Amino acid sequence: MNQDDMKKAVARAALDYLNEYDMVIGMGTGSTVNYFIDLLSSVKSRVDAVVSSSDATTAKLKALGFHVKELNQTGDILLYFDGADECDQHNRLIKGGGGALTREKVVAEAAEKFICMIDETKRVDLLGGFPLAVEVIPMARSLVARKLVKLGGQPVFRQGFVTDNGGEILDVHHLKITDPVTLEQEINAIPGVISHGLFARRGADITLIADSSGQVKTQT
Ligand SMILES: O=C[C@H](O)[C@H](O)[C@H](O)COP(=O)(O)O
Repeated sequence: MNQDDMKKAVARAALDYLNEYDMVIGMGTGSTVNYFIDLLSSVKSRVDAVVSSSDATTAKLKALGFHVKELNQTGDILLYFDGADECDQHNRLIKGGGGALTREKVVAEAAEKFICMIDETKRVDLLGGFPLAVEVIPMARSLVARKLVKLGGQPVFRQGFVTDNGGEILDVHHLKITDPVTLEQEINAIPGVISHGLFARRGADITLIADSSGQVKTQT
């Protein structure tokens, strides 16, 4: 089974968590989420409305006839579904490969339960192999980059990419993330940082992990 098939398998398994009708749910961004949204069409009556984490996800949801609501209209939500770029044994995550991390973090924070969908290639013992995306306001980019070097990383400007919030992204390579909660706070504290893709304080509650035989394991 290739990686795309594993993404489809884990998306299928995540559907089991939609076990009520007329639910208001949160939706992440990325290829795994796109498979999940396609499958969600078959159980539409269980979904009253969706809070989206990106313009791309909103467009896909609307094209399939889902009702998309602003988080300001819904208050807290029950479930949030999203993929990730890396996940450790404590369900702490690196996200943001697609640049949607800030809104993803906001919607995840509003959810009672965050259900993360990954394939086994993304399950790691130590976070940081995948570059950590840090979203910055454009005028602060160089300042933030220098601070990230002091934290031990090698930031690379994601040229030509602008986030849904008008921010820019620094992809930080070679971070040894031995204390994810502390590093999350340290990066949050740099002036000019909008948000970043380390989800440590609020990681996933349940991570579903598909392996190459199509089996899906649950990590809580
Ligand atoms: O900004 C992108 C998101 O954090 C995605 O959840 C993450 O990059 C995983 O994406 P995919 O499901 O495409 O591998």
